[in-house]
Parts: sequence; C-alpha cells; structure tokens
Amino acid sequence: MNPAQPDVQPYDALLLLSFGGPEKPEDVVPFLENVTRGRGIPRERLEQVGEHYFLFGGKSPINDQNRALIAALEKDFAEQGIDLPVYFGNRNWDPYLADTLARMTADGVQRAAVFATSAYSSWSSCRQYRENLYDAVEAVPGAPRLDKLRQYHNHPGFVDPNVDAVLAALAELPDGGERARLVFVTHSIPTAMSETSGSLDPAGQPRGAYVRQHRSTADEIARRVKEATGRAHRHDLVYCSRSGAPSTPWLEPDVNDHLEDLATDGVDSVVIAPIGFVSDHMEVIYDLDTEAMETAEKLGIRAVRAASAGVDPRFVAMVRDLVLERAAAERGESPERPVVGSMGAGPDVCGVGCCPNARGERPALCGADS
Ligand SMILES: CC1=C(CCC(=O)O)c2cc3nc(cc4[nH]c(cc5[nH]c(cc1n2)c(C)c5CCC(=O)O)c(CCC(=O)O)c4C)C(CCC(=O)O)=C3C
Ligand SMILES: [Fe+2]
Repeated sequence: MNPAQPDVQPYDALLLLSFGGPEKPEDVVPFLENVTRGRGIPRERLEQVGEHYFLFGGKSPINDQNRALIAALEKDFAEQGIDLPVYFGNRNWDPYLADTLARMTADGVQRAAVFATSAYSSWSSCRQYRENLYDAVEAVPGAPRLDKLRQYHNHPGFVDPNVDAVLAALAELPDGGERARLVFVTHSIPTAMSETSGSLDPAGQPRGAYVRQHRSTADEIARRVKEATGRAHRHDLVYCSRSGAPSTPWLEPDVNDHLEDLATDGVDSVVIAPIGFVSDHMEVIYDLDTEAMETAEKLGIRAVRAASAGVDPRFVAMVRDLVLERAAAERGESPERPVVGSMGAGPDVCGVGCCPNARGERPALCGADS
C-alpha cells in the first residue's frame, strides 16, 4: 500500500443511510404510508404533512441533498487517494436500503462502513436505522457485513459548521445580532422515546441521551459564539415537527410556542439554529423557514435561520475521518476520537438495550446485543 494513502481496511465501501423523501406529487402519499406504517399517526396529521410536501411541488429536498453529499464525498475520497465506492440507501423511499444492499452484494462488497444522516441517539434517529439494516441484510443473501459509524453530534466536523452558521446568522440581523436570543431546534420525539434513548447507565437506568446530547451540542455552540463575539447570548433548546396522537406527550416547548414566550419577555431578535438536522430537510424548510418564520413575523420578532451542515467541507471531511477512525479501530489500533463539548465519544457498537423500541424488541445490527 502507498503510505500516503489513508488505510480504509477492512472496508471496501461506504453506505450512506438516510430517511428518504418523495420526488414528485404522486410519491407523497405512498411515502407517508411507508413512514407511518404501524406507527399510529392520526390521519389528520398525515394530511397536514402531505400539504407541506405539496407546497413544495410534492418533492422533498432530502434526496438531492444526500446525492450532493455523496458527490462531495466521492470528490474528497478521490483527492485523498481513498478508493472506496459510496452507496446510497434509504429507509422510506427509493433507493431503498434492501435494493442498494443487493447491488453492493452483486458488486462484490464484503464489508461496508455505514454513515447515517442523523447525528443523535434515540430509537427514531439511531436504533430504527439499525433495525432497517438488520431487515435488509436478512432480505439479501450474501449481504456484506455492515458497521454503523458512531454518533457525531459532538464531532468538531459537525459542530464547527454550526458555530459559523450561527455567527453568520447573527451578522445578518440589523444590529449584528447584539441582543439576539439563540434558539436551537431539533425534531420532537415522544417523551417516552427520549427518556429511554442511549444505553443503560451502570445502575441499569436509561440515560435520556437524546436531550443530553442536544444540550451538550447547543451549549458548546453558544460557548463558541461567545468566544467569537465577546457576547453571551442566552440560548434555549426547543422542538419542531411534533406528531403522534395529541394524548401522547412529546418533547416541548414547540418552537412556535417558544417564540410567543420570548415575545412576551420582550425579545425582538432571534437566530433559529436547526442543530437536530444535518441538511435542510422538509422540517427545516417548512416547519422552520415557513411556519416558525411566520410566527416570528406576526410577533414582531426579527428571525434569521442558521444554515445546516449540508455539504460544508468540514462535515464532508468528518465523514471521511469517521470511516478512517473506525477502520483503524477494527484493525485493533487505538485511533484518536475527536469530540467537543461536555460529552465523550459515543461507542462504535451501541450498548445492550440501547434506544429500545416502545412497541417491543426487534432485532437490530451494529449493537452489542446483535
Ligand atoms: C428524531 C427524528 C428525526 C431526525 C433523525 C433522522 O433524520 O432520522 C426525523 C427525521 C425525519 N423525519 C422525516 C419525515 C417524517 N417523519 C415523520 C414522523 C416521525 N418522525 C419522528 C422522529 C424523527 N424524524 C417520529 C418519532 C415520528 C412519528 C412516527 C414514528 O413514531 O416513527 C413523518 C410522518 C408524518 C408525521 O408524523 O409528521 C414524516 C413525513 C424526514 C424526511 C424529511 C424530508 O422529506 O425532507 C426526516 C429526515
Ligand atoms: Fe420524522
């Protein structure tokens, strides 16, 4: 091997694993059926969410964003002398994970690293993807071995672009954002799912990792913003895109309710930072850019939405670094594991009982219990 070439052994491919989204109006209803099968989402909520997609021509931005990330990764790998094909598979839409796995198998892939476009721990944002991997491997004879890369909410390659995005958003406010409140937003999930997210602690208690990880990332971004501006901005963690039955508690406050409270407290400018999302998904362009912006305008609050990581070169390099880190670990080496903020690096292999499914045990890959 050329010593200048980073060592990706034992991997011969990278799989980008994502949520999927509709590409055209006829896709919207079948896509929503895929997402919500067996999840007990009220019909009314589904019709509303369908309207969000129709407002944007029946097309989600997510697949194009993932294709752009893959193109950026292919370019980065080529520049770094890394010979690793990148595959794309989704949970809920074409290209479906099982089809991609069949293609990888036909191409002779033996062992692939898996990068999921979701940075935090919970059933919805981590274990459900691991269940999807299990199901796909079961469905494809001779499927490659798959290793899901660690959670990256506190990786500098994710946090740094978010810090710069908040600084850029502050600069867009008329007074340079001097008095602005920082509103960090993520996807709401049921409180029960939140409480059981992460591995069990030594006392056998669930760790509530979803909220703790978001707080750690939000606090770190706010700290870095203070370092850069010399100003301490108050900041909050709030939620968007609540679903489910009204009687089921989900994480609160909702971003719109929070803006109302801020207006009551006399806050007149905010930066909305979508730290729960790695690119401008439908939740960002509808729930934040459309709905929350309308709320802010109605309340007389000046609001600027900070950019998500998208294809920032540092985020692209993070994916490469995570592959190299994991490859080294699988070869028995002890790679550095860069993190920022108050939490350590997440495990390569999810712990026993990590992020359980409230509807009962389902087999999942990439865990100590797999
Ligand atoms: C934590 C989390 C993430 C972040 C982590 C990750 O990225 O995975 C995420 C991402 C996404 N969620 C998405 C879309 C939807 N999520 C839904 C429903 C739900 N999401 C949930 C949670 C999350 N979701 C939950 C607990 C439900 C209830 C149903 C259930 O218990 O499983 C529904 C059904 C309608 C509704 O109920 O709102 C839709 C259409 C899209 C695509 C966007 C696009 O098209 O750009 C993306 C990236
Ligand atoms: Fe969702």
